[in-house]
Amino acid sequence: MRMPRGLVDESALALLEGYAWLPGLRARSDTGVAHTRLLGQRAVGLCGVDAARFFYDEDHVQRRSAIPIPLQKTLFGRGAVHTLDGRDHRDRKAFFLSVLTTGAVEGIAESVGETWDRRAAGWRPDQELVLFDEAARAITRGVCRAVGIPLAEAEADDVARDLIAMVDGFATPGPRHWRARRARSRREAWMSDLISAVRNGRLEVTPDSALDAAARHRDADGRELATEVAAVELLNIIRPTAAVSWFVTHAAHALHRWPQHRERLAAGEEEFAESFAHEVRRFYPFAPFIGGLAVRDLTWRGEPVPQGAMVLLDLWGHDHDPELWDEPYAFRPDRFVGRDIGPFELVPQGAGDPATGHRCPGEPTAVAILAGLAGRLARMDYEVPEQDLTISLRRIPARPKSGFVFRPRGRREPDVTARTSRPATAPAEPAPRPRSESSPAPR
Ligand code: HEM
Repeated sequence: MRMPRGLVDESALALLEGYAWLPGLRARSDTGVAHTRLLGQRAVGLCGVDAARFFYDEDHVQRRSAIPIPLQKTLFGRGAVHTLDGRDHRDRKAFFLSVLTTGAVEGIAESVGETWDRRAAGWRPDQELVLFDEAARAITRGVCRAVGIPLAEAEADDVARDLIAMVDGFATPGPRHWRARRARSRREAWMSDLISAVRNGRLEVTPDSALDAAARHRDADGRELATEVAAVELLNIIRPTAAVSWFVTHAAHALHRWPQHRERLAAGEEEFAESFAHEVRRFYPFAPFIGGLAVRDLTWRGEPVPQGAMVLLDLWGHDHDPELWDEPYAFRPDRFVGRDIGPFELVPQGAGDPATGHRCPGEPTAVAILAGLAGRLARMDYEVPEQDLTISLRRIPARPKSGFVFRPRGRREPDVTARTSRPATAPAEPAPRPRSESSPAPR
């Protein structure tokens, strides 16, 4: 006999169905609110602008004890900002915002762009390269340089691999998960050594760099952060920056699928490049949902949300909600041109105010890197050989299966000429749709 939904633990189904799981569950309820069980706990899934406001109210939902251990041991690290509330959270968050100023963000994006150009100049014509890997290598080198982390060239590819592994393994119980844990152990140890070296004067550090700030930051009570926690937070700057490789790969997929956007990107129209970056972040899947715990017995639109229940905010569903987006499954960067984006409108990296809530403090960094590298891709002359560009919505985080293989054509030059090129191979795969093989399409 099939148990009614809401009583059955759906953890295995969530892993299996991926991005379509929560939108599908919501679509099958009359109210658009999902009642289920996850990791043995009662869970309520919400979506939409008002739901995001409800979720980000600290009087409703808190994060302490909400982040499952497997996620802490892969993606975030123990004691990370993601797991804090109230004064502790705001204080720790201030560290991120103080090191990710507008100038610092520009510095990171420039450093990544320069690294990309240097590496691209060395690519041989007709060499086959995997864009996802190349993006990770350039971003890792560029961000480490910009935030003051010394990185020997001989180590750089290993570091890039580890940063990617930590993100790649957060939503699976299989070998990718264990690879992520090992990568985190290695890189936390490395970051701890750096923090200790700065603190005891063995390493001279660029003043006010993120490394310097992490070593010096004091908590709300004026105490120096424990070395391991400072290490976790320093890693929480470079690890998610490397994750922008997913967006860059999606950008290449979009340019291949809809080459009509190349010209404006290649021409260096700044507003268009930023809009393109927003549309990539909206259209392609990354974080499916975020969660916290209900602080007390609550009601959401008449539906009970009991104290201690997990509250899930459906990010992927929100970014494809037809109530919010005209033709949500059309890739249209123009939808963001000349438009201010409200704090609860576009939510691939969370919603609300990054200073007071848990919204990602790295959004401007992600957008700047993505816009810069997407422009470079649009100006680059390359072929796209036959490959499997399918994006499975069962795999979290999703990406084109091949990682986007490309073959540079002709002589590599620094990124100064605005050239328009078109992919030689017509896109063969369908646009990613919110359907994971057998899963129902979300609303
Ligand atoms: C691929 C690009 C990125 C994606 C998809 C992404 C996504 C997210 C999401 C969904 C959250 C959770 C928001 C919440 O719980 O309310 C988050 C939080 C966070 N992100 Fe990002 N992010 C990205 C890039 C970055 C970058 C570049 C940085 C730093 C330079 C960064 C640092 C953080 C930190 C520190 C938090 C925790 C914030 C808090 O708990 O207050 N992220 N990110």
